[in-house]
Amino acid sequence: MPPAHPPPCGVAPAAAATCPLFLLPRRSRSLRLRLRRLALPAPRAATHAHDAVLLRRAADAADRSAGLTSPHPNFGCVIARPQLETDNAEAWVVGEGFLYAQGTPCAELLAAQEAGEHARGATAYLNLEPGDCYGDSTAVSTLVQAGITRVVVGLRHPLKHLRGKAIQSLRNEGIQVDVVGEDLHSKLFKEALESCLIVNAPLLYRAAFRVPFSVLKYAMTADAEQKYPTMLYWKLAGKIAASSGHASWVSGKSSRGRVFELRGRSDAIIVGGNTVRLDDPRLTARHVKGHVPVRIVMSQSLNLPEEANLWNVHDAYTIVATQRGARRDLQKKLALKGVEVVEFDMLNPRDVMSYCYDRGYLSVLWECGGTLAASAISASVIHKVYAFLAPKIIGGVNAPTPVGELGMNQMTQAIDLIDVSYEQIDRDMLMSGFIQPIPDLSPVIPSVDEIPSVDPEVSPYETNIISFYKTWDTFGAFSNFSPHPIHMPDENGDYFTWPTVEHYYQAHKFIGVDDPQAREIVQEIKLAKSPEEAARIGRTRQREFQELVCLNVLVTSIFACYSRK
Ligand SMILES: Nc1c(N[C@@H]2O[C@H](COP(=O)(O)O)[C@@H](O)[C@H]2O)[nH]c(=O)[nH]c1=O
Repeated sequence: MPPAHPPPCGVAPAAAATCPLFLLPRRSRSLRLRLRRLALPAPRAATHAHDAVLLRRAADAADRSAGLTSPHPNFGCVIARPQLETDNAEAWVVGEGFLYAQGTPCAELLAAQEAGEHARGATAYLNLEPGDCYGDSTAVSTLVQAGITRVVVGLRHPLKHLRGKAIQSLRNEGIQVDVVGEDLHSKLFKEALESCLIVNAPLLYRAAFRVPFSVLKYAMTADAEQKYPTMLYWKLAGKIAASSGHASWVSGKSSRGRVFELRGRSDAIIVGGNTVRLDDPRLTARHVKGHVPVRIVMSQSLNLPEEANLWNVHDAYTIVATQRGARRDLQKKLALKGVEVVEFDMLNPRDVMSYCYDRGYLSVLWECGGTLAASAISASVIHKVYAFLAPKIIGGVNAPTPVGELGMNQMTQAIDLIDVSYEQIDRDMLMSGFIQPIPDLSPVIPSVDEIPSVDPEVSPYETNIISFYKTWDTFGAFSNFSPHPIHMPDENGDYFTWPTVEHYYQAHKFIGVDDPQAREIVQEIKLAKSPEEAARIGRTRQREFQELVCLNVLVTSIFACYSRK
């Protein structure tokens, strides 16, 4: 496919003189010389301003999978080469790409494929250092083979077992690598760097704090209350529901649409038991083809209804986190519905977040009531707040507010949000800000011999359990989702190359079943764009066509997983 971008620079304008000079009369010779000089100006070099524009574009490209697939490290790659005809850096782009999902082609490969021959001698702009790992060096080798001569990197990879490796490999191949903040110091990069930080904020928080990036979201009215009865001093004390607990709806349709987007960007959504009892929520992202986050209920007492929307795991997977030993009868009923019940010795936000960290979660959205919100803030596991303010008054002394008791009795103790932004959404106002700034991991620059092959903080000898939910995490090479195709024989002995182990596993729930519907599902799974989509298709079809599922696959798969761990 011809690239959708202009031809490379160095192609002198056709106007350039073609007739040999010595054949021309003297007067026109000097004019021709001047014309030729005009026609062949010195090749343009990218300035910091150009680099900043193109790096920002790479960060924007990195964000394009948001909501379509589960949160993963976001990589964007823009390949550009200065054009003589224009100073507009956007017009220099000859190829770009972004990582769609775990186990799919990397951004660098997609950008180089689009650029084709125009990548030779060009510059590649990366929001994040390539995540090549476990012997897979696709990103680096692609840039080398494409003939890229310079790479501009927004951020070093924040995961210790990957940090610095790709940059070093590129430099070992003689490619100039300029890292913002190390080799590029101009203020012109401020905005581009912020874009690189924002698009991978979840990965940075996870790497720095070893918990998922947690966002607290609430919608509240514009109620106010007198600080003291005798004084005229009122303060905003928004309500998230009426005194009766009724809450549909505080914010408008467009604001709730924004919440669906936020859910689509999250690995999990967390509510407390009270929210389940009062709202019976579904907590789905509401878009058909997009990512379906897990729903987590935190309930110490397990005082939960036997029937609830959240127990319908056809919508989405549900986990109930509870205190060890709570209501074993209800635990069994929930497990029979397909709900995963996880017991904690002492149920608290930090331990639940550590559990989510182990499951590889990058982003979690807290849509809980005030009591749990206060507990999560006090445990310092909330990093950002999205507050939707609706122009409504509901009143009610006992009507619930967004955040419960934080133990602060002086206004000077209030938590000041940082990097606050305001946005009007129809009649509502969305205010969002960080409770903790995005961690700056840049000082940790490992030297070549310090680059460990595995994250030193997770020694396999400290524990006999290692988790590999996510391909990019320390032991991700074991994940079914890792981008390692497998070449396997089918029941007739014919071989087929499955894109990932997950594709193979999900399809084998239906292979061997003599039914056209089963064969159609197998085909659908074979063509899935990513292991995550193969998993989504397999699980959905398994629920829809339970009679077609061959149980022995499920049994052997459980055995295989445990034996492998
Ligand atoms: N009432 C209210 C919210 N309520 C939150 O949304 C949950 C309901 O989600 P779902 O069942 O998926 O529609 C509910 O349990 C509570 O966490 N959210 C908002 O953005 N705006 C609103 O006005």
